[in-house]
Amino acid sequence: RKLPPGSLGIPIIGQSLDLLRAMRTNTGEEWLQERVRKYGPISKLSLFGKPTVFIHGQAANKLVFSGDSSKIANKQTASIRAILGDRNLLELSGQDHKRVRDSLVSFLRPESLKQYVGKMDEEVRKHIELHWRGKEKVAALPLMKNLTFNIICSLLFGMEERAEKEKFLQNFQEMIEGMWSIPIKLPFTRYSRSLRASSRVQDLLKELVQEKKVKLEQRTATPQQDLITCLLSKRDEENKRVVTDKEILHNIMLVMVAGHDTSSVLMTFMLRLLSKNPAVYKAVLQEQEEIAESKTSGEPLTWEDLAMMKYTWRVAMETLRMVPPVFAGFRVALKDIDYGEYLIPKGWQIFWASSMTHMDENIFPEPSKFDPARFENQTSVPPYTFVAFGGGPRICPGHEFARIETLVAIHYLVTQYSWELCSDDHYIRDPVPVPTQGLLLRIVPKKEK
Ligand code: HEM
Repeated sequence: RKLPPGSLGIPIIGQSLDLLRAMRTNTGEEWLQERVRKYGPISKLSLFGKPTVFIHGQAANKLVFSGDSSKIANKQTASIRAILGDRNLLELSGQDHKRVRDSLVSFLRPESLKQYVGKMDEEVRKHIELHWRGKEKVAALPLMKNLTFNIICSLLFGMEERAEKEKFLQNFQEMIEGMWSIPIKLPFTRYSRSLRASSRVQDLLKELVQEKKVKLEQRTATPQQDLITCLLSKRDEENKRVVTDKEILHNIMLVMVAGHDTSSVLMTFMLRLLSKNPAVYKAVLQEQEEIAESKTSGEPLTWEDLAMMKYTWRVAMETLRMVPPVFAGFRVALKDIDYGEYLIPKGWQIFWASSMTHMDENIFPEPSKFDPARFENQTSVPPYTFVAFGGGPRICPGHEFARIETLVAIHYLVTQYSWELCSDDHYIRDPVPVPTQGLLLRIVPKKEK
């Protein structure tokens, strides 16, 4: 059996800088397409310090997301592991993964989240009042990041005080900057700065977890109050804690990263795509105005209202298809894997990229056209081709949380404001998509009811 075609490049660096450069000029997709043209459906390269095999297409996605777990495991790059900690879900497999994931999902499943719609509603209104009211121009991305960060801090971490959240946000932003970086520990590398920020974030979170423990003991907090109290309260038949302190710490770090950088990008790009597609905007506005008209002034949205926002969610799915916040990800081969006529050697990274099926014209005809109708009939989308939330046993557990916060935010933004783009229309990937000037919008408030 032979190794896939392609070169591993120079040691440690490999093709990492080329890929990062392509992403920062928003040509990451073309860079990957070029590889496919040159080497075909499978090729080898070296990314972030490790030999890697790049595979793509529906069958490749199926292997990555639902392949035999004795052969393929989830393992992030060395930099992500060092920054988020080695007990976060992305690093766990088998029973350990199931145990921690089940505990997390017990809080994030729709039946539990239903009761938090009112709280999300309150956060979104507070945000608009503070950051949109009275403004003529706003930069959408930083604002949406601020909003999703605050939602996570309040709903998942039970943090109420603004000053406390600000302290987190600063350190946290610095921490995520080095997640896709080459793991070289020199004082001024992005990687080292991120590691230092990660240790400050961990110290702050340890304090928070400790406070929750005391409150649970004193019964001034309840197990279902937030994600942290929920994880601290999980017990097995022998009354032993199900999730360890270290696992709680590493997983709330993961939730912070996985939950805030992704949904904020979705909301921002929805605003961008709505302003460029007037017919879609009109249909979203109509759906949202009908819901707004059914409410008395100040009455919060409910779970039932969200169920009526079907068209708006299709727009969100189409946005995720065209601009997936998670560009790509990694797995590791635990054994030698035969892939067609080639070998994926044990220990090598496997690299997947969402655009490869999202922009495949055989799956999504006219892939560059923004067309929410593609998602009218979910069964017409072949399995493992729309992978914005991943797939299989590791499919994003925050999917429902993201749906609720996005729909609530879009509801208030379209019913209370109209907007037009006032920065150019470009964006880069870093590694999530970042529009020029954070997507500067000129906004006009609509008349209140
Ligand atoms: C639009 C928003 C979101 C997108 C596009 C998104 C995307 C993804 C993707 C693609 C994966 C799978 C990665 C892989 O298999 O390698 C994933 C996993 C994950 N996501 Fe999300 N996500 C979003 C929102 C959220 C939110 C709001 C949370 C938490 C509240 C969250 C928590 C997680 C966690 C914990 C995992 C790891 C699951 C596991 O390995 O079992 N995500 N997400």
